Amino acid sequence: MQNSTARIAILGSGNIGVSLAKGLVKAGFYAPADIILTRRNSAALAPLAEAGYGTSADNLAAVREADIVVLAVLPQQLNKVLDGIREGLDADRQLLISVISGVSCQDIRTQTSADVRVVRAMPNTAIGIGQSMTCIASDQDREEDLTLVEKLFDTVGTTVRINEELMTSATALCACGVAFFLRAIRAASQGGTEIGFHAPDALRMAAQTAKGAADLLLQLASHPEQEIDKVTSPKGCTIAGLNEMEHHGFSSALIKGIKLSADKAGRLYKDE
Ligand SMILES: NC(=O)C1=CN([C@@H]2O[C@H](COP(=O)(O)OP(=O)(O)OC[C@H]3O[C@@H](n4cnc5c(N)ncnc54)[C@H](O)[C@@H]3O)[C@@H](O)[C@H]2O)C=CC1
Ligand SMILES: O=C(O)[C@@H]1CCC=N1
Repeated sequence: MQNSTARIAILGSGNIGVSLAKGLVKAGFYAPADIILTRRNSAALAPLAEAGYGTSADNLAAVREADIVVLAVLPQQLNKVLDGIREGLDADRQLLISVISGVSCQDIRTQTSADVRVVRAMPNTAIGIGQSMTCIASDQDREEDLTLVEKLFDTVGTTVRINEELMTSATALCACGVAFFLRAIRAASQGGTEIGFHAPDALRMAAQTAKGAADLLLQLASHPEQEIDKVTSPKGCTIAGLNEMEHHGFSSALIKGIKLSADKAGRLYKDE
């Protein structure tokens, strides 16, 4: 299943840019040669160049060769990148996809030109293994562009279309969310070690347990409390542990952390 029509340039090949590239290749959607990766220090991309990807430090040249341009630099690096590529953008031919938190489609047009086509996508790092939850939004009602972005990100996980105003919330829940759940798994494994398991075993057991819990919800379309009720035997050890966690603010900590992350995501570009 190879997409032979559109060449893609990923400007800013750090954690998420490289994960996206690898995910698209792993899904068979692109060959490495159809992806141009840029980074200021392109020597850092040498292993990817060896694997067949196009690599460069020249954003403008990459844009001129591409039909799809993915913006994957940090919010505070974006304006410089847009200043450098503005003259290479061609709205008739190209679609810009921004994965940058806190930057609106309008912000990008303000820095480039009013006719630029922009769709935002908020993936997470599980994109590298085809398991991303990617939220997609645009303030332009171009069904063709949205469908193309969905198709691209559906190959590396699951997508959902949302209103652009909810993109900062999506960042907190889904993109930052990977770190939140990983910390929860790490903490569970540390608990496991305290009660007798070697650390690597405890981590594997905690991770598989978390995966099973998530799949109960996804595969059965079930609600967490419905599944929790099945685990908590009366006077049992689960409800004892769960209530102790709640006394220490387990749910509250997650809710407050997600709210703070969403607030921060909304200010990343403006406060740069
Ligand atoms: N890390 C994550 O899980 C997610 C990140 N994002 C967004 O993706 C963007 C990138 O985040 P990360 O990958 O974590 O950051 P990163 O710092 O790992 O990657 C940014 C890359 O851009 C490169 N870069 C900087 N200036 C450049 C320029 N002028 N030309 C070309 N390359 C340049 C840097 O060398 C670096 O490799 C951010 O805007 C972030 O909000 C979105 C979803 C998830
Ligand atoms: O921490 C950050 O700002 C980025 C955005 C979402 C995930 N990482």
